[in-house]
Amino acid sequence: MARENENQIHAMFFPYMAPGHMMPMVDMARIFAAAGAKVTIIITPMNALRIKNSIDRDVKSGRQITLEIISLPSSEVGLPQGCENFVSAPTREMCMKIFHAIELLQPKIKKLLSDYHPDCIVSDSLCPWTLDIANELGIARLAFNGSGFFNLCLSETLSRYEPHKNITSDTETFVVPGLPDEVKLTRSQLPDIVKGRNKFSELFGKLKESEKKSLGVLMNSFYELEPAYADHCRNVLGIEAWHIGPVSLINRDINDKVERGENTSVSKHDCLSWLNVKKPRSVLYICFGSLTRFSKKQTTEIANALEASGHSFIWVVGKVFKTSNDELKDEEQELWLPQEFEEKMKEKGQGLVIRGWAPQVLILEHEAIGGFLTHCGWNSILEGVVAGVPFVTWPIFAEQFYNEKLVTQVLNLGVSVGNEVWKAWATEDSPNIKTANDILVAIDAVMGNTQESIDRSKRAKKLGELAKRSIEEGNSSYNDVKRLIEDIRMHKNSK
Ligand SMILES: O=c1ccn([C@@H]2O[C@H](COP(=O)(O)OP(=O)(O)O[C@H]3O[C@H](CO)[C@@H](O)[C@H](O)[C@H]3O)[C@@H](O)[C@H]2O)c(=O)[nH]1
Repeated sequence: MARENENQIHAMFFPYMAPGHMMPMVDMARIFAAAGAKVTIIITPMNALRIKNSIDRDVKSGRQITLEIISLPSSEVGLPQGCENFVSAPTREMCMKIFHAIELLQPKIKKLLSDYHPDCIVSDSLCPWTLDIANELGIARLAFNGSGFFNLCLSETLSRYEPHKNITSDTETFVVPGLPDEVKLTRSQLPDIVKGRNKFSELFGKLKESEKKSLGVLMNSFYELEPAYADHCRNVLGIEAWHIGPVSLINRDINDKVERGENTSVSKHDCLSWLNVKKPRSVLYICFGSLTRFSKKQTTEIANALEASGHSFIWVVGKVFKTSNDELKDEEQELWLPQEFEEKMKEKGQGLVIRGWAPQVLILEHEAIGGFLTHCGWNSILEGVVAGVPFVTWPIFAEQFYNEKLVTQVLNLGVSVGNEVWKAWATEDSPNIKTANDILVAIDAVMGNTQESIDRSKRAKKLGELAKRSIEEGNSSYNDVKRLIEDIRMHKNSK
């Protein structure tokens, strides 16, 4: 596709192959195209199928987006054909292979960048090597950081000052120095990659470094959500960043019309019909993102808590993982729930169970939703914020404990289930299984009718309104998209 004029920017995007990274980056690509840029998305065949419908709609509406399809070197790393996304990898070993296969794409990415010579490459922070390639070819690199400013500030500060290194016990609380708020963490809540306990710790240093050396960082956030951290990031940490989110809100018209993810057991229509007969703010939505796996034991505790709470709920049940004592067949991983739980909840009209992929954004936006029990993945937090719902927080891995602190300690929008221990997913139970009672207490605090919970819901609603305003003409995210495109153009013209 030819450029319309010399002033037009050509941006290439290389999304990471996990839904929580790929979907927002594709949404960002659309935002570039809507702002007049020519966009090329580098993607593998199976992942292309996931986004094709929505991209076709973009193209029909006149946006210049093309897909550049490259194969993943599956056989080189021992992956079955078609396993190109972390969400379709049933085991940790398989995930490691996908990670390795993505690393092996470097020569292909270099060739593409060299052939197209775009004005910029937008790549995930998890691929710091794209900066080296971009530098070699004289192309600007923008890092896509899948999380928010709060996480960016926290992880950068931990990387610079390592306050956790002076702590003797994993459960001792320490304050992260120099942040706008007093943010308290324990070492047990930090990712292994930060604690320096696994082979990825080197990657943590590299990706932090490459974010700083890139032209800047693209944030799926809006200024009013975390203003002190957006300012801290730019003014104190010296990281150039643009807040151009919430990206799912900006692209809502298209996203609502297409299936964004995997197969599902309940259609959009049936979800909404089920919600339509519920009272406002009466239903708890439970979803742990695209990657979390619980054991049968933990799943049972959640089921017991939900039943005992008496609140209506929609629960997106993920695959359970096999512990060494389980005799679960692979296909049963998808289906497992305590016996008769689903039927009982259905009969009582109390609960709707979704297996597979839920239309999360649509569900959250329904007026019947009164709370969101979440693993605190950034996209989920943002989608909950846009919908104006308060949270029950249950972080598991990645930067989710940081996001929990933002929600509970800074924004005062949530109540924690009380998980204290970071644990890589799909390995084994957290050392401290959350009991039905732990879960129930947090659910009641959010869904109950106390003054505190009513005030929390009001704060959530207000923030949701600010989110929606931020993308309107003349407001924060709208302006930052303009500034971003202008900055890339200036960079291009300065060469
Ligand atoms: O049934 C489902 C399940 C998920 N989603 C969507 O999938 C995304 C999930 O993203 P997120 O909430 O961020 O969770 P993860 O998939 O776990 O995301 C990974 O990537 C995020 C971005 O870097 C990190 O914040 C998380 O910690 C990390 O686990 C969201 O847009 C959801 O709306 C659905 O639409 N339906």
